[in-house]
Amino acid sequence: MGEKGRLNRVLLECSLSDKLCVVQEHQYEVIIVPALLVGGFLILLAIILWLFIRGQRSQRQHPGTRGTAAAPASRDLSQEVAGQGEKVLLPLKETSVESFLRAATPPLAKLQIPREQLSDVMEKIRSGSCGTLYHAMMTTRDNPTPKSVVLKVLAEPVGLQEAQDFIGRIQFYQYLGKHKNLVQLEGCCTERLPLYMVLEDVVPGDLLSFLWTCRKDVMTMDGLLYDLTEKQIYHIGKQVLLALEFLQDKNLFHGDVAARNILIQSDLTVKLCHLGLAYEVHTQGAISSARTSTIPLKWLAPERLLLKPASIRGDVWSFGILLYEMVTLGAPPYPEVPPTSILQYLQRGKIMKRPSSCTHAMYSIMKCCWHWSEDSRPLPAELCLRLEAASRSANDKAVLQVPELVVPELYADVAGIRAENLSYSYSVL
Ligand SMILES: Nc1ncnc2c1ncn2[C@@H]1O[C@H](COP(=O)(O)OP(=O)(O)OP(=O)(O)O)[C@@H](O)[C@H]1O
Repeated sequence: MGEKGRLNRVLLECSLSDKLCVVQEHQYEVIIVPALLVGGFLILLAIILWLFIRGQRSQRQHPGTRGTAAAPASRDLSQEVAGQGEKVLLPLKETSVESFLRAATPPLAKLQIPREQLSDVMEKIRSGSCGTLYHAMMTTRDNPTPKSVVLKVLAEPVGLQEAQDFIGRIQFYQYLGKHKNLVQLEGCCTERLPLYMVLEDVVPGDLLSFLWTCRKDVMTMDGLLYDLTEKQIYHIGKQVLLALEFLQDKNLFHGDVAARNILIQSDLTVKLCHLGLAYEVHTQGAISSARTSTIPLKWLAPERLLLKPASIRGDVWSFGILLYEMVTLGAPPYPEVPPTSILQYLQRGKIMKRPSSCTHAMYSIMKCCWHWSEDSRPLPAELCLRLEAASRSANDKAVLQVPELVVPELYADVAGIRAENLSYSYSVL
């Protein structure tokens, strides 16, 4: 024992041989330090526990605040929007449209188009299912020459749900990415109302109007020759199938393949539009019954008429109807069957007869699309090969001709479509 130890014992009033005094002598190291350490540890544990419980409680009070994107997003859209490498988290807890837009706009920063780059004059195309479509002109910093674009404008007053849905659709375009046979999103204006989706303008417009115009004794318009040969039908059909294959690769389908929902350019490039149903499939896993009831029955596969789950094979059925539309230059399908009787007609095992303008090769492709059993129908990729094979021996000279002009209102009636849902880029005169 050193001098310091001896001094301690004197201070503690114990003899040098007292063993118990060791405890008293080393109480600082043996009792106080460990007690302080244990106490500190317990306090830290209590703080962590308190923070954890507080976090749990606030999550219970705001369920879904970690959710993402658009209103009906039943899937983790945040992850899927991040398909392009960025994780986009949009809070759903916002209670006003303004605060929702404040939170939703930054993740869409790259898509924002300054409103002053868009012309004030807009020409209405028609009302769509989620906003009104207009033609407008747009200038960009790189290109001051105005170019035509299509604006989808969400009409005011706008509810929170509608705003979330509109933004969700923009994100859906972002998620899909580019494909030359899908209508392209150019950008958006979402920092305040009114909300705009800016789409590329596909000129002259929808395929159905093009087909109807081909019936007329025309002519070239806007650089487009309004004539159609069998070979060109295969060329258009293949592009539609490429778009469907692209959707299929993302576990999606279109849901309403028809000439009215296909846009055609003067070089015969076609682009699928009306992607709202695919958006529903993406966010909800299926097309809602409310939307299904708006789709014209004559284009639907039997399983969809029976309200069974839809799939890409349903698109293949509709693709067969699209071939019929093309080869008849836009005749309504099943002209002799009222739209509401179509299911009974198909249940009797009937399909459309071969139109006089249709070759046997093309009719056999249509028939393979119209197998009652989904599994017996080819997938888009297989169908594409069949079209390519048929195209090799297809006629590239004979122009399809149908002498009767179309009266859109009569067409709408026979086809089972609301006349206002038809494009107005066609006139009988
Ligand atoms: N980019 C475009 N260029 C030219 N015309 C277009 C374009 N987009 C749409 N249209 C025209 O407007 C019509 C309606 O478009 P679309 O079906 O995409 O809108 P919607 O009814 O709002 O559908 P969705 O359910 O997909 O949102 C099309 O059938 C077409 O005639």
